[in-house]
Amino acid sequence: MAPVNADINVNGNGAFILAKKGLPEIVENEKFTQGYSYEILLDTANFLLSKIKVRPRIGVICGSGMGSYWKDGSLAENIEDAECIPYEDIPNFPVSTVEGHHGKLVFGKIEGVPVVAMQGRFHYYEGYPLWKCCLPVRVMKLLGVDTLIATNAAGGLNPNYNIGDLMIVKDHINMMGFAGNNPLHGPNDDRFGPRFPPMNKAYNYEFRKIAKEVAKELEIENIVREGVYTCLGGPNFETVAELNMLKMVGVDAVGMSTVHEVITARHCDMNVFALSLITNECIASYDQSGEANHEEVLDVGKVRQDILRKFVSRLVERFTQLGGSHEK
Ligand SMILES: O=P(O)(O)O[C@@H]1C[C@H](O)[C@@H](CO)O1
Ligand code: HPA
Repeated sequence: MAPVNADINVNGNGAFILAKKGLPEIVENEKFTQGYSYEILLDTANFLLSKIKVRPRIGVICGSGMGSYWKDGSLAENIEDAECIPYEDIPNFPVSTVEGHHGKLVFGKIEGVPVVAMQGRFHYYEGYPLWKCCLPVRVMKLLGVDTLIATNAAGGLNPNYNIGDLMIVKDHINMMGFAGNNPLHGPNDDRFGPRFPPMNKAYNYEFRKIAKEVAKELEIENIVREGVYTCLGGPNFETVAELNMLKMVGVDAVGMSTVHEVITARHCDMNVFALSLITNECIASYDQSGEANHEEVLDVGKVRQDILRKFVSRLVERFTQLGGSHEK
């Protein structure tokens, strides 16, 4: 029987073949392969350093649909002297394949602070092993970035959450790690970080405190929450039973990213702040109608782009003022 929804061609022998269209070229098939060496990533960092004027201190990862706030009429206007480098031009970089992820590094300044933003991240479900999803975090570190702000779109599992809320991530549950899939799997290079990095202070306490103060200053405290995030591999959204299990173990928001990026960033001693935009309600009951979908996720990102821009810009400024003396 022919597969559904595939472009089918018939070859000379009359056999069916599936047409390849627009798939990323996946070099590694073994998901647990150790990533590129320190030296290879140095080449990537040196390439970038040869192209850009700023030396970024803060790295921002834009979640699904949230990268649009780096486009016209949005945060890009706040980035002075923006220099954009498409992923396909960067040696050893993967490419973005998901709608709402533009596939560019944007270098520049926000509130006078040198930054680099990933306008598009890499997800496990795209076919990239976790270490490759996180490769840009290590490159950021080599560029001199000491603080990571990771944003994501997530489903709200906590019944008190509303669509459009912003959740400061207090902690995560590494569900994929429970299954033995971890971005640090494989030989450890001590130049990045230790073999056994602690994770009990993954999300910087001072940053979370500042974010709550900033929420008050911007008068958005009524939509700002704090909670626990988990990442599942995707690309399917969750079943009702899965969501109920996650609820029981204390998860507030569910997504498909961020956890492995944060582990990689903490491994190389970066300070981390993460923010989830609640783009949909997780449907955790068989009686409830509706279905999660990516279009809704992207739409909520657009609706919240102004608030995200103001919030993230203020955080960049305030995190930098904090200096390096605080506890990580
Ligand atoms: O890149 P993030 O984690 O923000 O994207 C979420 C998870 C999936 O990629 C997508 C589902 O709509 O949004
Ligand atoms: O409900 C969700 N589940 C997983 N990932 C998501 N990303 C946005 N919304 C969701």
